Amino acid sequence: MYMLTFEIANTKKKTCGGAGGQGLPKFGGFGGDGGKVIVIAKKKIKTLKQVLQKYPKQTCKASTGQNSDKFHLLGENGADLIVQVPVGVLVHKPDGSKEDLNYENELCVIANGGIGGNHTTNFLGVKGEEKLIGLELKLLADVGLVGFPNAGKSTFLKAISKAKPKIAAYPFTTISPQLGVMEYEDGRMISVADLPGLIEGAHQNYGMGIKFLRHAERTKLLLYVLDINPFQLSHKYPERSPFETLLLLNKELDEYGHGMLEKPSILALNKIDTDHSGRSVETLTDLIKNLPASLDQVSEDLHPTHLVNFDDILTMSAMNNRGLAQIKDRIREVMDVHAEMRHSEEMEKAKALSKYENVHKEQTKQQLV
Ligand SMILES: Nc1nc2c(ncn2[C@@H]2O[C@H](COP(=O)(O)OP(=O)(O)OP(=O)(O)O)[C@@H](O)[C@H]2O)c(=O)[nH]1
Repeated sequence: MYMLTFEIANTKKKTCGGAGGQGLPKFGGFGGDGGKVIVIAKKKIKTLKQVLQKYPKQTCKASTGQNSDKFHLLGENGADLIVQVPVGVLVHKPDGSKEDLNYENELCVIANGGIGGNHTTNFLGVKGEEKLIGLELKLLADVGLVGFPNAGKSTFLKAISKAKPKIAAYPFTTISPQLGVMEYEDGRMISVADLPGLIEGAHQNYGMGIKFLRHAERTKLLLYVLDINPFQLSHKYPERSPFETLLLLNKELDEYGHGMLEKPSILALNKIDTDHSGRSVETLTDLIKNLPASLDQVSEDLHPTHLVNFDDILTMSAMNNRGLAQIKDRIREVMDVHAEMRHSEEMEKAKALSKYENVHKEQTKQQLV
């Protein structure tokens, strides 16, 4: 059985570095510096709720530096406040910048402590910085659905997940990433997130899509959902053939970066019920399979710098439940193959490292003899 973690929440905390301790004018003593507020990613913390439970007060404050006295002319520095948060947290800073904490022990300093009192401060300790930060936990789902509007992502999600997709509370927008769980006969469960709102030009901040793409960063596989019919976002945009739409989608994900194109990926060509002869699907599949040669068929401004390499291309009618079982099975297979590959790579790396360490130890021993 696989553990599923769904988490998308947002919390704001006022943080405050510790004030510096007082200096001692008579002997020129230095007060200790105030502690810093540091946010650190820890795997053992799973939810932002845990963070809130640990720090129920509105303000998280680091310790004040010690005052200088005649027995301790140098006051001790105040202890840092180390706030443990789940891996995958995005820290929103007051200046509008954001910092990702994607790995165990990755940290960022949020608020510095004030310096201890000394002759330059009239021996008064300086106040620590006060910062209001936002903590956002990036969605953790196994599969991310990407596609332009109307491609059929939510229809697919509803069709494959037994339960009605849960609407995650996403505080900044009215659009919400939707979450569903695919269940398999042997009890395996794979979570799927619909990441709506991606449009042409999203990487230049058009639409909402780019905000949701950060939730795709942590998925293990991307399922591209593509309508086999031409697509036009609005009258301001040209009508795009399905092949052009795919290239644009590829381009958006490429421009976004963060390893999106390197992720295991499957392409689901949707709405095959609208292609009665099957010819459109066949032509489109050929074009995609023959990348990069088929790029000649479209204008150069649609060429992505890096091309997506699908593990498989499948067809479906999400509305009529056609092809869904096959897609569900392939998602599982492709995910498992990649997980195994990653595992073997890690084993190889560990082996190489231990071999290097042994050689190094041997050389050191010989030098000592
Ligand atoms: N004919 C046909 N229509 C479909 C199919 N799948 C989805 N649709 C229709 O396409 C439209 C868009 O479907 P959605 O599932 O809302 O598409 P989406 O990708 O989630 O769209 P956004 O929420 O805008 O990102 C709806 O009217 C669906 O009924 C399909 O397999 N065949």
